Amino acid sequence: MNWDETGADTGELEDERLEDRLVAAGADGEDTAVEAALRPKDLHEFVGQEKVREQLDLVLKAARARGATADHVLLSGAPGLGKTTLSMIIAAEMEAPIRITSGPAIQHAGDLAAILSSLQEGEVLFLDEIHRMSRPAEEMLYMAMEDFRVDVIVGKGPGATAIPLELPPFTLVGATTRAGLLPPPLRDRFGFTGHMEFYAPTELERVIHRSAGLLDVAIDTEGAAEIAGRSRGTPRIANRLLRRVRDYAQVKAEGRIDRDIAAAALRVYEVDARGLDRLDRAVLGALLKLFGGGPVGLSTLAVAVGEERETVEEVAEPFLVREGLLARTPRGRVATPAAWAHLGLVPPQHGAKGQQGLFGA
Ligand SMILES: Nc1ncnc2c1ncn2[C@@H]1O[C@H](COP(=O)(O)OP(=O)(O)OP(=O)(O)O)[C@@H](O)[C@H]1O
Repeated sequence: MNWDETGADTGELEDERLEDRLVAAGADGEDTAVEAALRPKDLHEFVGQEKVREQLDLVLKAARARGATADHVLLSGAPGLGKTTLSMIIAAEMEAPIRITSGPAIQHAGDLAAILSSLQEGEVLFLDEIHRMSRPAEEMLYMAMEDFRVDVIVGKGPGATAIPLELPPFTLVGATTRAGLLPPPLRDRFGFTGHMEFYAPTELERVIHRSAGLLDVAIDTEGAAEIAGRSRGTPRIANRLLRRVRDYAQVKAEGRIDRDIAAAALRVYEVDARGLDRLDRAVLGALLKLFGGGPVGLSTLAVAVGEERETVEEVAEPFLVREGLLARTPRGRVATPAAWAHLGLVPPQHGAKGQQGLFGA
């Protein structure tokens, strides 16, 4: 993680490492443009996340019935699962305008005061990556959320004065990939917290069919299933893979996507049947072929694949762990039986276990 002088996590390193990966869950430039067109516009169009959808529907309907501004909403979950989309839906359902900003963009309390003081009554303020806001801004937000008021500090040192500023009622929608990193006083000020889960393959198939319709791409059920299975439970990745498969289909198959075309296209882009890409497979391959499945230290594994330690730890490993292919143990990284099966390799016999512990951290 990268920290700047204000103590806020800039995330630059992570973004840099992720940007050229087709299976990265973060948005890239191309996504930003296309995503706007593919975003569901209301709760009915929003696929999956049944619990969050049902609960949020109640929160919004009740607020509308009371003629009140909706309670503050916290959405937590991995990148690309639909937090921004849901915040826009909240604004649309409340027939309110939306302002979008992010934690890293708010480095000074003054930045936040400027945004808050220009909100209209009932407006939705979407604050992405809320866990990356600076501490002074965070403290200002406590009062704004609770009392719709902020104290703007004018001057410095003993002569500094706090000027109270009344705010119109607004709805804060905070998004975070790590709800656990939020200080409890901030977490407690949200009236509703929704945790977004990874999507089931059948849900991603629905996302793909919907997007294919909007992009005017012909795709059959099996083609959609093939892409869904490689999308790592994430709609953003599903939409991105669909676009790459569409390119392939246009060049090779008159634009029609079926299972064979989807599989062939994703072979070209090196995304395998389980959604692993070149980096994931290099890490797993080294762990199995060079170190007999481990345990092996992270640094040794990183050198073996020619990557930075952080790249292996933060970019490749989370998905491998989630898929049950790799385990992080106190003695080092260990491959699971599923990893051997996935790469079509046979685990060494028991005798080879004498190697364990040979490989340093
Ligand atoms: N439930 C869903 N149904 C249909 N499409 C979805 C759904 N969730 C997300 N998408 C699509 O996935 C893409 C990414 O969604 P979104 O930008 O809302 O994710 P996010 O969680 O805010 O990601 P980040 O945290 O990286 O900003 C968008 O194109 C959106 O249309």
